[in-house]
Amino acid sequence: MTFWDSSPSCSPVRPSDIFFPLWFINTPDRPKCSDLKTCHLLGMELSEDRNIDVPAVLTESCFSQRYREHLEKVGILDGRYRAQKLPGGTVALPVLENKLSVSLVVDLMEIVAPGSSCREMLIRNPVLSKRAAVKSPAQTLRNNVYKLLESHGLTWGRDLECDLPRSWQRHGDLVVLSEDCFRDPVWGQLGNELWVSVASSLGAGRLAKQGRVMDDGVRSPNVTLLLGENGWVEHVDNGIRYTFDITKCMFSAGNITEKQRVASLSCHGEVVVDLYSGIGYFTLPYLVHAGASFVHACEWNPHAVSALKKNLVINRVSDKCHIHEGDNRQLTLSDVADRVNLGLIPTSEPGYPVACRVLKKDTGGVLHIHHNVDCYGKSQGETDKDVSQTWRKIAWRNWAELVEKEISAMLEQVDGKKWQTRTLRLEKIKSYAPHVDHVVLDLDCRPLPSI
Ligand SMILES: C[S@@+](CC[C@H](N)C(=O)[O-])C[C@H]1O[C@@H](n2cnc3c(N)ncnc32)[C@H](O)[C@@H]1O
Repeated sequence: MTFWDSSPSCSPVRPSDIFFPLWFINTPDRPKCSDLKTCHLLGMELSEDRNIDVPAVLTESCFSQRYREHLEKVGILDGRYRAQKLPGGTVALPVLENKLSVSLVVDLMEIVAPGSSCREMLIRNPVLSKRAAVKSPAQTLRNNVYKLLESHGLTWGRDLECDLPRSWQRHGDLVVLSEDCFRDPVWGQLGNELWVSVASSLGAGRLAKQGRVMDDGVRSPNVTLLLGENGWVEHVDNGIRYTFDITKCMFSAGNITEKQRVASLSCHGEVVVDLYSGIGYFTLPYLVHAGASFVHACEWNPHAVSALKKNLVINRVSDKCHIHEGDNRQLTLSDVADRVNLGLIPTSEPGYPVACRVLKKDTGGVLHIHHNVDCYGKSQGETDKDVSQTWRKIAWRNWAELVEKEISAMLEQVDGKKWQTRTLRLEKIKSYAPHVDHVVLDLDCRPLPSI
């Protein structure tokens, strides 16, 4: 058995001699991405133009495939780097640091590939394997931003690392970055180049950044356009096209189950009043899928109104909808609706009087009331998790009972007759905070026959 060495004068060695000084090969064609120095901040690779050395085993090329398979099987082949062919018909296979042992080398030479020779060495600046060279968008973004920063003579640091975006939403070619990124004033020094680089790293043409949805009555999204001419985007959801300006109108992806439920209702021949229509999140499913014969859509945000108009046209239902632009509390309609949608959170309460007014006096109808229920409260010994199981449903129920009474009193006031209100369904849409649930109550409201 011999250990192989590239030097012709090298003499055979015994396994115990395996710890001879490591030698290096320097890879001449440095990879273009030059991001070989792994700097494990947030688990991603960082570009650095510094030399790195990776341990490897060297053997004759005719044995390299068997070596590779065995190293892979025992889990020490370093898949981040390519094997290196050396002049003289040898191949260096990169291995994970501190994993090579004498017994493994003996196995390689005696069992895996008898007759082979084996030597431990270091590869300087190895070439990334194809798999490792394929980067996630987050890694690409990080590397590109790092290079840009360097080209401006600015210094990379942990603060900037932590200020990179961790999440984003894609709306076609427009990417909206989360609120918690690019807050450091240093980024300002990169000007528009930063946004061009971020957009191209994420494969986007336009870029925007999320702020907090504002409690300004129109639920302004507070999205700022960073790159691009405008914020108009399009979504297709359950066969319905929604277009809107993301910087002017909110888009609530969390309501998707409720939109689907509305779409599955059978509303043939019904007139619906959507008191908080926005861009048509519920108005459109009522018309396109549920078969409503007409929808009165109320909306006071002019940007949402212009999006709603477009959405009615592109979904070919504009002849079945009238938009009441302005404050729905001033609505002059009455006695028209079989169904009223009250989709405002944290509460649709300001819409109760108008909802009672628009319900058909003779037959009544159904109200779909959205509300954020505060479920706080727990018994001794209960954990936060238990709260969801017990108190949540009690809190929803308590709220629904109050609404039943409130609405029946309002209906009586509007109509002068007695009404019966009954909960048909009470479901959670999503949680807003640990103790706050967005729920929808379907309330059946019927006038009682006068005695
Ligand atoms: C939360 S969005 C609802 C959109 C849709 N219903 C949903 O849940 O996705 C509420 C919409 O109601 C509108 N709005 C709020 N108060 C209003 C009022 N008094 N009159 C008319 N529109 C109102 C806002 O401009 C906003 O577009």
